[in-house]
Amino acid sequence: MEPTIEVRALRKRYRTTVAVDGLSFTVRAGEVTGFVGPNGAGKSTTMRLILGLDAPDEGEALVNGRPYRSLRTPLTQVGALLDASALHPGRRARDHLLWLAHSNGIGKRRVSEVLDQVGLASAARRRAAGFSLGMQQRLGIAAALLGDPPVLMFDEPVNGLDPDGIVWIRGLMRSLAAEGRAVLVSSHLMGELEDTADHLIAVGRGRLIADTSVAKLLAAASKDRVEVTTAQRAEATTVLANGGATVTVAGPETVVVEGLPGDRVSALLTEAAIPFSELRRHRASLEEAYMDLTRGAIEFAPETGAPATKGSVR
Ligand SMILES: Nc1ncnc2c1ncn2[C@@H]1O[C@H](COP(=O)(O)OP(=O)(O)OP(=O)(O)O)[C@@H](O)[C@H]1O
Repeated sequence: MEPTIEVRALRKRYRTTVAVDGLSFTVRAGEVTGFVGPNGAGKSTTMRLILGLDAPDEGEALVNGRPYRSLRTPLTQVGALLDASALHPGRRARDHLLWLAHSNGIGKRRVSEVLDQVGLASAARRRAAGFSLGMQQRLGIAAALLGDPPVLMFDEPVNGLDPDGIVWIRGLMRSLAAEGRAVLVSSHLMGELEDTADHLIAVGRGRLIADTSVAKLLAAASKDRVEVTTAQRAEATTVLANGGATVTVAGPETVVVEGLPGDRVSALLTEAAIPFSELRRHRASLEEAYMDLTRGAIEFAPETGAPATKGSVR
């Protein structure tokens, strides 16, 4: 059976707050799936429900086809980094991992391997109390990798990491997916997942906003947008806006034009005698694509055959 996380009609309410509101999605093997949405959208709650740390009011979450609580050696099925600071401050890094390994029937040698893999071998005998946030993140990732699980979940793993650490974690996610594992990684910042995620689950107020491949999302957001380089940016903006386009500044001599085909942009600028040196298709960033999504500007539906509904929030 392929490793997966399946979330089905999950719902969780805390007093007056509905944290997760009928959420369904699947995390597939061999992909990094980004789990995105603003602060408070319900990402961490969903991850806690998947790990059986909280019970849903409705629906279910399955890891490799089974509820987490029924897994016999869970660390060998799914590894997770939720709250990296949840460490016993007096415990040494290696002892923390040894304790986890022992509880899941994992040998000592694996502890040394994961400490090496996350770059903490030299800090193995230091106590967690002295760890920086970045080191805590690395130790949490080591714990997630301990059981060599086919499914991995990381909640905001980039928090606290320096630029080298960020590059490292992106590479790690990619290589885990390339090995055929199912990887779910949350972030409230879209840009963080650029170049990392293959697939995107976007949520808002506990509901699904999009379930789409990143490539499709970027292609849709790039469509009908051209980039123009001109020394007369202000004049070009006026002419193109009068021609019906939405124009945004993208650099000292660059504007992004939306809503007009490239040949029309070129014709309008030429008619107005505004020189321009370049006109090219704009490659949208994930941030822009997400803004489009939340404005309901592009159509997306889960890739399960359900019809697309314009700008719908399910
Ligand atoms: N234990 C709890 N008790 C009460 N309310 C909670 C609890 N856990 C989460 N919530 C509420 O549920 C909503 C969803 O929170 P959650 O932490 O899941 O969002 P999130 O998308 O992970 O946000 P962030 O990006 O800030 O981590 C929020 O309104 C939050 O205040």
